[in-house]
Amino acid sequence: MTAPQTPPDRLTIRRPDDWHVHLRDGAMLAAVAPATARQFARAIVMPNLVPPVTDVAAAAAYRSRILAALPGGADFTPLMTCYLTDATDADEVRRGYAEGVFAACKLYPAHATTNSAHGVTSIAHIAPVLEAMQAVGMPLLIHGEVTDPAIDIFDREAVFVERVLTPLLADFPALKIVLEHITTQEAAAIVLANPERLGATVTPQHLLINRNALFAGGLRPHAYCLPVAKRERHRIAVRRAATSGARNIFLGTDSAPHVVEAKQSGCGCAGIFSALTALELYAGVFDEDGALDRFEAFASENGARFYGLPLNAGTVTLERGALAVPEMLAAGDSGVVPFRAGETLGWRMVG
Ligand SMILES: NC(=O)N[C@@H](CC(=O)O)C(=O)O
Ligand SMILES: [Zn+2]
Ligand SMILES: [Zn+2]
Repeated sequence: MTAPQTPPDRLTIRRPDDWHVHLRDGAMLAAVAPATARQFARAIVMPNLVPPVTDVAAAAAYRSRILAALPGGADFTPLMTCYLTDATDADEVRRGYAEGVFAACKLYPAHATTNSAHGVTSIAHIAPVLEAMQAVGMPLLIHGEVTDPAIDIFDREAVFVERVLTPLLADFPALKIVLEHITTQEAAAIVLANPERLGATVTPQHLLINRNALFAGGLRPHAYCLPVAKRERHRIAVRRAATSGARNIFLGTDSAPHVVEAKQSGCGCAGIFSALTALELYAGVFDEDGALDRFEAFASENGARFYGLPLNAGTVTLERGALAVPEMLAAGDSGVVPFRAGETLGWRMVG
């Protein structure tokens, strides 16, 4: 047996990508996009705007607005996604992918999450689109929760895996699928069992909190996102999978900013804003689990390989040391409260 190695105090890795982020639009886009562009070389940008990004022209226009919101000299590539509806046209999807506008399509079950009212009501409606995607190797990104109100909210992901994802894998045997923001042991298990064509993103919050965080001393809107945090045993299963070195599991923050008034409300919006300190949050998790040697694959290699995209050039460096998370980021006339606001993290990005 070799002696355990002392964990490093400084870590230089290939530039990472964020495979799931909400950059929003307008004043919020201007407020949050620089944070993502500072940490990541590329990001998969979610299309759940109002109205949603459902065609090539809308995605190209949104991409231009994102680039215009970045500071001069930023080296960042937004990868655009197409919001699937029951009416999505397979030819439009094919064209968007061929023209390099769409990197993937996003499946929101109708009413499953923020701005998903125009989502898909049944997989049968999008079968021709899925056939087209399968033929060209275009990934399908899924918010994996059933919307049946009879299903307990904490069970909606596990039931989705059983009722929707399992038949989908069988019916489209060559379709590349990413199960986004996994939160359960059931999701982790199916991802680990299908390493070739099923991938998963994991958020910082689902590695760090369980459902107790929603009720710690009172109702905590800034710990609320969808899929909602689960029991501790699920957090541990997801964390084991993410730090295991599995090549089909990768970084996707699901950073989802909402102005503070929309979170701290009688009906608070779902979404956790983590873009300011995303890499530091993940590095802390891998460090705690003695898995820093697997961090680069999770952050900078697995996603690109799964999507069939080149790895980034260049590096980023993280250092052990105190990083204070701000209480608030200004956004237009309001502000966004970051995940772990006011707390101190143990790693910081230094270059
Ligand atoms: N994750 C969330 O809680 N919210 C996301 C939507 C999503 O990713 O489901 C949002 O757009 O606010
Ligand atoms: Zn989602
Ligand atoms: Zn999301």
